[in-house]
Amino acid sequence: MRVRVLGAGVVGLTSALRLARDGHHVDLVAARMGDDTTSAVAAALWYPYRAYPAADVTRWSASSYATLRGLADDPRTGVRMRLGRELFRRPAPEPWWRDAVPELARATAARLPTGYADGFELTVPVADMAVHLPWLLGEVIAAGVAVRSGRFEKLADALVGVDVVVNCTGLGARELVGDAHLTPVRGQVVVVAQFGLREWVIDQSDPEQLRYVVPREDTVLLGGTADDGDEDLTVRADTASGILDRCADLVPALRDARVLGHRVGLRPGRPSVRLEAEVTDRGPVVHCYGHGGAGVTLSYGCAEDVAHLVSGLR
Ligand SMILES: Cc1cc2nc3c(=O)[nH]c(=O)nc-3n(C[C@H](O)[C@H](O)[C@H](O)COP(=O)(O)OP(=O)(O)OC[C@H]3O[C@@H](n4cnc5c(N)ncnc54)[C@H](O)[C@@H]3O)c2cc1C
Repeated sequence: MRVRVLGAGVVGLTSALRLARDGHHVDLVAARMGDDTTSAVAAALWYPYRAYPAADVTRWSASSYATLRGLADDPRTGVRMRLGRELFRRPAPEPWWRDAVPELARATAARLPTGYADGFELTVPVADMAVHLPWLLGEVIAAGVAVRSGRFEKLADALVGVDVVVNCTGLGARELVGDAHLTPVRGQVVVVAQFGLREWVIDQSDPEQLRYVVPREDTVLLGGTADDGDEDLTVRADTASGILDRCADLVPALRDARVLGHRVGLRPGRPSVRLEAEVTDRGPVVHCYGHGGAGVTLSYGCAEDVAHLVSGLR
């Protein structure tokens, strides 16, 4: 089939790659590419966060975990398996997505910083998006996908000349298909130079004052915020210093870290990921957007479902 994928974030690229490898004739059109996408801002820790519904998210996350673990064997992908901990101020149940990971252990008391009562430890994929997104784009092009810049105002226009459109426009679907269920969830992060950190750590006890420290190849990403409905893309200095302070409480070596930069991104929040086929009067569309705070975590798994839905339209 002739398939047009809209969007060059992690969701569009993984979908295009999977569809091209299935033998479809794929082109990809995106308003923004690479570093200009929300996907480039992600900490890109495999972690199901602010994405729904639970059963599908667990299934997609498990599938992505398996794919990303395979990619971690090749350093060119920018994916690496890393041990880390989630910390809790009070005793906590196992996470709702427990079945998505092969192993998850309670943290021993020795691994809990002062002030924490509980925690779990697990090894998960972490993608350095400065490496992984360009690598993914290279794979997409090598698989024969024609990639170009462009913004569609209407789905009907995108359907001209193809059999099916795959809509991976993230928050852009608000305008493109008038989806009022999408909400921006602003996230600000601080990027510091690597200083030999290997393990990630998260504390989301306070949902508005998140603490996460995620090591990548040459940098460490510190977060963060999750402000519902806030679309301001400017960096806030007071927010940045709050993030640095909170993260340095968890990882004291951060007090001496060299700050390289600040980023803000808008997560495509939605009560549930929209992954379904729709037959419009101009032709069929497969929607895949609304991955909230877990687009990287869900991407490769969702791409499998996108491929099944497209095949079902034959
Ligand atoms: C601070 C922060 C930290 C995060 N950390 C993590 C994490 O650790 N792990 C994780 O899994 N996720 C994380 N996320 C979430 C993740 O970044 C998103 O879920 C993911 O990027 C969504 O990917 P996407 O491809 O759907 O959207 P995007 O990356 O926004 O891509 C959308 C694409 O569609 C294009 N587009 C939009 N409208 C149109 C149109 N009309 N015509 C043509 N093209 C269009 C855009 O230009 C773009 O190319 C984080 C997000 C933020 C902000």
